[in-house]
Amino acid sequence: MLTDQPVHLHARSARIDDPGSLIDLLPGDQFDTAFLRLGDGFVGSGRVTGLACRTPQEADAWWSRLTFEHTIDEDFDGRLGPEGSPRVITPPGVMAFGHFVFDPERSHSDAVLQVPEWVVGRRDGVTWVTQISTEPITAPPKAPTPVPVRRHPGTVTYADGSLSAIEWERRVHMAIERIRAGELEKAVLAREMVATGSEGIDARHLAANLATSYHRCWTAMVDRWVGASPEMLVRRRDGLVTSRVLAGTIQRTSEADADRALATHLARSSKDLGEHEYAVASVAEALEPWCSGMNVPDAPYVLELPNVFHLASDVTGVAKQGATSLGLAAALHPSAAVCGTPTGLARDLIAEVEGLDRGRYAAPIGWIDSSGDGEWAIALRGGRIDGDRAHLYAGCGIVADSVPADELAESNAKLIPMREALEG
Ligand SMILES: C=C(O[C@@H]1C=C(C(=O)O)C=C[C@H]1O)C(=O)O
Repeated sequence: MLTDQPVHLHARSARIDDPGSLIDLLPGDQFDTAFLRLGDGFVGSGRVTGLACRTPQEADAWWSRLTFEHTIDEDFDGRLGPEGSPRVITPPGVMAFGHFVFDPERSHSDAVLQVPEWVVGRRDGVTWVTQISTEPITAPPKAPTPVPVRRHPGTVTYADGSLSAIEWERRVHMAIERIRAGELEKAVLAREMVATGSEGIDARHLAANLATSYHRCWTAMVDRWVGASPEMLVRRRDGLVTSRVLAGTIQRTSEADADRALATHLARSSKDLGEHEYAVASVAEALEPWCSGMNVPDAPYVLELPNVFHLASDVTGVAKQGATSLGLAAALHPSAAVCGTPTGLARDLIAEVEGLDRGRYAAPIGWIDSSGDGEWAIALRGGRIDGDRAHLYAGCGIVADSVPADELAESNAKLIPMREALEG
């Protein structure tokens, strides 16, 4: 574990004019961070301090020490309410952005939690900049200057990642047999595809396209990962905990009538409803010790995305004392939506059969503030940018009556957002 020395953090925020695209404020280096949905959210840049670690538990302990044992001087320059509105918006002040690892015991990847030098945030029509520093901040911060130079990747070509499509189907078949033999109930198997851009790959180009086309998803960028996740592992805001659970998927067509029929089919499919139930139960069980007054919906709704329909359930509860958003993410990861049921057996089967080091794919990605509030999405529908390459990932929940060819088609549908973002 590589830990920066403990520091005293100062944060100061000021309201700024809306700069339009928040992504255009990012300079285009490895510390670019973003977490955006429906035009609101944050972008951040630079690194004041940080932690290279393995697990969200370690990161939560480090963040709690940093924010509770060391005094934090958060001067918000007043509360930033919208013009003429009684509503009040208080910027989070000191924040960290992080991205973890799917299977820290087996992966070669590290997790990261880092505090940026500045954050620009937007919520409900109010935009602000927060400067974060180890030194006292004597003047109100100014808006960063936009850098609207997003490079297009040029011609994009694709190649199989760790396994060919045919070999992956064979692995799915192996998983189905193990499930049918009664070893476990569900396992999520993922595959990798490698995209190469003739002109290199600029994560800002991808993030800007994803934030536009998949605006109902959480466009997240941390330490060269970028994606548009439809799944919120956990959000804690003012003590309220929310988790959006997805499992059960059907690819959309370009035809409204056919789509309506597919949505109805999905909502009644016993295979998908069964798969969904496992995922909701795993989230409800993991949240239980940390929450009071939990609400677990009886039946899912159909979430419409441009490429697929998902069965979705929003589980809510009230956080117990001391349950930070990162602590909750640690308790919830890996959920059955990205791992399987039972968790331990599914994780072992994935390691044995999938033929892939998932790294940070399918792990929590998001942010936390000094109060412990934050949002941790699951890093799906995204990829790791490495020079002129992007390693893209997509996975599917496998149950006893899954069909390998259908799962391959589903994984291709889940790769569409990144392929369109690269090519667009
Ligand atoms: C694993 C992925 O997606 C997950 C699996 C789903 C499914 O199997 O139906 C649906 C949403 C996600 O929970 C992915 O997109 O890579």
